[in-house]
Amino acid sequence: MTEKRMEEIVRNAVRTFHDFPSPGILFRDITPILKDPNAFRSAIDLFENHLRTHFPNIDVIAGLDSRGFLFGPSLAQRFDIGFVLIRKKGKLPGLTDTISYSLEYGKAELEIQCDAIQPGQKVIIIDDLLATGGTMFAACELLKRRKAEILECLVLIELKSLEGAQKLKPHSVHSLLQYE
Ligand SMILES: O=P(O)(O)OC[C@H]1O[C@H](OP(=O)(O)OP(=O)(O)O)[C@H](O)[C@@H]1O
Ligand SMILES: Nc1ncnc2[nH]cnc12
Repeated sequence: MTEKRMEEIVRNAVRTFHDFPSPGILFRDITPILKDPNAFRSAIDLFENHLRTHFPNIDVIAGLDSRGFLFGPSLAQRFDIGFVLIRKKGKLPGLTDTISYSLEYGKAELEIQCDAIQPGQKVIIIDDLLATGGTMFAACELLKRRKAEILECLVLIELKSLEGAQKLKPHSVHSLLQYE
């Protein structure tokens, strides 16, 4: 199947809801992708093709709580590498490092286990969606504190008008689908 067709399948499986979770937010719902094996496989195939083309050596995929967890482990399997969790505060046992950040619709804190990453490991960060970039920026900071080498921030959807990719520079962002 062509990449263009796979993109179309993934795009057709994203639903839009007005005013969720608060007035003025146009919520992009990725749950239909997970309900449709063909759409899910297309999304993982597109991520895999992109990474194989651009990054010959990836050590770890780090996923963001919670929707990054839906895509990251399947992708990590394709490369036979590990997946690590960057979670909302208070969910991870053991020694952790914490950072606070602001969202398109609120504030939150993210955590990583201190032994999740070895210094110098090459990491791809994955999430379902990039909006303001606040969550991804916080995750980059946590990973840099662990001395990871961040290869790229990977998302299924990028909301272009919120300019999250600008905020993340010099780290690069790759998205499968872009919306204004
Ligand atoms: O670019 P930003 O403005 O930071 O927004 C993007 C983040 O917001 C959503 O997660 P949310 O915090 O709603 O949590 P969830 O995945 O647990 O639903 C989304 O899954 C991203 O993680
Ligand atoms: N507009 C949006 N749709 C879905 N998830 C989001 N996370 C932050 N903004 C979002």
